[in-house]
Amino acid sequence: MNDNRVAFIGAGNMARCVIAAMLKAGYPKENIMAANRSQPKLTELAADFGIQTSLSNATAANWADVIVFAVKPQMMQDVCAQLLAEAPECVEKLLVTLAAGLPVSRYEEWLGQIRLVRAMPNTPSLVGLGVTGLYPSRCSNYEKAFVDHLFSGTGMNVWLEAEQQINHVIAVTGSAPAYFFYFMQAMQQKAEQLGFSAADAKAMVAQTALGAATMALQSPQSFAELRAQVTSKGGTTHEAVSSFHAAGLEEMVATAMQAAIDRAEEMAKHI
Ligand SMILES: NC(=O)C1=CN([C@@H]2O[C@H](COP(=O)(O)OP(=O)(O)OC[C@H]3O[C@@H](n4cnc5c(N)ncnc54)[C@H](O)[C@@H]3O)[C@@H](O)[C@H]2O)C=CC1
Ligand SMILES: O=C(O)[C@@H]1CCC=N1
Repeated sequence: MNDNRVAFIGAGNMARCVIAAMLKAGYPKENIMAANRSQPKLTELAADFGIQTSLSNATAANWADVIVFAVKPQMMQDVCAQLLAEAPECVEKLLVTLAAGLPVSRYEEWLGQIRLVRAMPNTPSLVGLGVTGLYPSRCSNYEKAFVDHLFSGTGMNVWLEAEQQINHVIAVTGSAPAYFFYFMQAMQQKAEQLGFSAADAKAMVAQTALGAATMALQSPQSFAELRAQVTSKGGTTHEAVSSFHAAGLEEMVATAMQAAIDRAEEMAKHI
């Protein structure tokens, strides 16, 4: 499976995360190429990972067996039009898109009938601790197995039965690293107000988050049960958690996750 040549169109944050994950999982760097419309990110990827690069999307697409679209959703129509004109054989290849919001039907308007997998990884894929949602359209079993292999290094793959679930994956995992970073940022701010240095505060908060997530993954207990173990009767944790509860934390989280889903649905209508 490592023989397939994989080209990334767009060499930004997400391409870097997925390429790092592929390399960690043993994918040969000779079989990975990234294309970008400007040079600096290509230079960084070549220096960091030793992969091939090109300023031409068509060159990368023609070289590849599998093409991964990793540009912003707003750029996708232009990229598809350009590839159709300059690398028309791309429509015969297996295509993968990382873009939020754009349904398969939109790509088919632009490229005709294609074999496409919508993939929704998240940034912790960079360190092999990500989650990737995958939705296939018109793909063979071999192609699904290949895409599963491609993303295996990101951490955990979740195959979806219905395309709409991609938007749910965005809310639960795709956008979610930002929720945790926001929470940790707020904790760091308070820790600094209490007198800890910025470096100590960041490390203390991140280590606690890592410890909590590791315990949750290793334990069969629910989040509520794990929380109960920290919460002594009449103690400090009870006061802190009651304060979150009184401020409406659960409703706030549900509303925020729904806002991510609503935005993905809106993007589908307007791009
Ligand atoms: N950042 C994230 O956490 C996630 C992003 N995604 C999706 O991944 C895609 C890429 O997002 P990011 O990597 O965050 O964006 P980014 O802005 O970091 O990267 C996009 C890259 O595409 C390049 N580009 C723009 N137009 C181009 C063109 N016509 N030809 C070639 N290259 C072009 C840009 O120069 C940039 O380097 C988006 O569609 C996004 O919805 C999906 C999951 C998570
Ligand atoms: O914010 C976004 O639209 C992308 C999709 C999921 C994470 N980042």
